[in-house]
Amino acid sequence: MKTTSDGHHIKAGCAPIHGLPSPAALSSKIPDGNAYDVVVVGAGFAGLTAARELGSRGLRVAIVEARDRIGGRTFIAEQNGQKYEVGGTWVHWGQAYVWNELHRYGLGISESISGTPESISLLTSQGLETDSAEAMGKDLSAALQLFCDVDGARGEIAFANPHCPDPVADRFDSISLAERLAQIELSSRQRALLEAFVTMNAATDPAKGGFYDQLRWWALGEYSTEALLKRLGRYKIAKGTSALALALLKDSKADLFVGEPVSEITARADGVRLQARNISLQAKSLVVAVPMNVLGDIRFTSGLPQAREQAHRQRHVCAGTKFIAQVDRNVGAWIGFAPYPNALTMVISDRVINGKSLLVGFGPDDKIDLTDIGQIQSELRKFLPDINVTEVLAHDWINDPYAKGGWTWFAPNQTTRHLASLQASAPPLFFANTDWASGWRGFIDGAIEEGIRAAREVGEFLSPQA
Ligand SMILES: Cc1cc2nc3c(=O)[nH]c(=O)nc-3n(C[C@H](O)[C@H](O)[C@H](O)COP(=O)(O)OP(=O)(O)OC[C@H]3O[C@@H](n4cnc5c(N)ncnc54)[C@H](O)[C@@H]3O)c2cc1C
Repeated sequence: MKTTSDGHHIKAGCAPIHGLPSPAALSSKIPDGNAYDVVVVGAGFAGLTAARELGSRGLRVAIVEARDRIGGRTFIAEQNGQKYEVGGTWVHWGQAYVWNELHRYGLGISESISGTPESISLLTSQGLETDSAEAMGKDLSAALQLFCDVDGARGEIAFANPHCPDPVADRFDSISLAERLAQIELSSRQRALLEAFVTMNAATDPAKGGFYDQLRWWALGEYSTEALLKRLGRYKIAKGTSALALALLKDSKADLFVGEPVSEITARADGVRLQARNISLQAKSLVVAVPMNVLGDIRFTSGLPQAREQAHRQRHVCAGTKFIAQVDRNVGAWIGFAPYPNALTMVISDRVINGKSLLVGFGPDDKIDLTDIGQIQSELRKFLPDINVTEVLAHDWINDPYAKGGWTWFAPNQTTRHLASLQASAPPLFFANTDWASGWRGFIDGAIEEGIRAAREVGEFLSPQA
């Protein structure tokens, strides 16, 4: 199995080893020509889905990917017979686009044990409090419901359809999570749990994260904390996210160029030209499937509509770090929460290997040096004082030049000012990424939704009469 350039693995007492063995690490598939109907830039789920959709219509497709692997902000690392999800992980049947793909390719699911927790610990400046998951869950649920009840109907009127929000929802786009927190009365435990939860979701200072996205997640989760939590962190793709990425790639029959960051795109009357590190390609149209936070790194030499140019200068604010830590004992079906500015806002026990828990830690604003196993252990010991960390696997998504962020979370006013421009096409250029999906924006599901939308638009552009 090839090794990625992304990610690293550290054993206690040893230096980090950079690169992780992964089935998603691939070589370029050498093409037999370079006349394409469509070139897709980026081999994350949005790009792979667009390529599959276009390839299945008989179009000649090439995918140009900056990294030496596919899957974008998701990939599986394989070590000692175990699979580790380094980026995006959890899926749910309430996420219709990804569920459809799992069914199509016969991919089953497995469960994280923290999806049905027995206990939850809450770390605050007052100390560490551990209670039953039921009692803590009730407090979080009451707090989140109040937080999202902007219309006296649990948000169900204001946000009746999260895939196509009524303009009435726009008025909630101007405030931050912190401003909304200040508007509601809560017990100190409810407040701390809610602050931890929304910081976990936005993965940044609640003063920087927009309230609108939390309302959107709430509506996508059927206006219920329990239903939302099941969608966020219980079910994983049993063979890993890379199995789905590889199935999409195979089905696309596309030529794949890896290790080819695209620097320049030129759109002309007779088609599109793209310049990457070592190659230059031409096509009738092109799908840009890179994240919002790196759109500004590609030069569009023929210019773009003004609103889109402004949108390319925007960055979403999610700065989430994630690591996977093997510890020396079984901590049970457990979750830890801590409000901002703690370096970790959530820790979960994912599974048990040889009687020892595998923990997944999440933190905001790049506060943890993911190559420092000592720092990771001392942050985890704030929740679990007697554990020792034996191994860590992680990737630094925030400083990754092809992501520059985690999942998606918009700042106040970004949705109303820039979402429509990010979604708009500029034929022969089309744009697809989870960062501007209509539904599960910021999730694997949103990426697939976007790939399908962009492919439909390209199809209409290339065969307007069909
Ligand atoms: C730590 C973490 C945890 C997450 N957890 C979950 C989860 O549990 N569930 C869930 O549903 N989602 C989760 N997500 C989000 C999910 O991973 C993403 O929403 C989704 O994978 C994005 O897919 P995409 O195709 O839209 O974008 P990306 O996956 O970012 O793909 C874009 C591709 O474009 C490439 N690219 C960038 N610039 C260039 C360039 N100049 N030239 C060529 N190629 C370029 C990139 O290398 C990348 O391969 C998580 C994300 C992170 C980072």
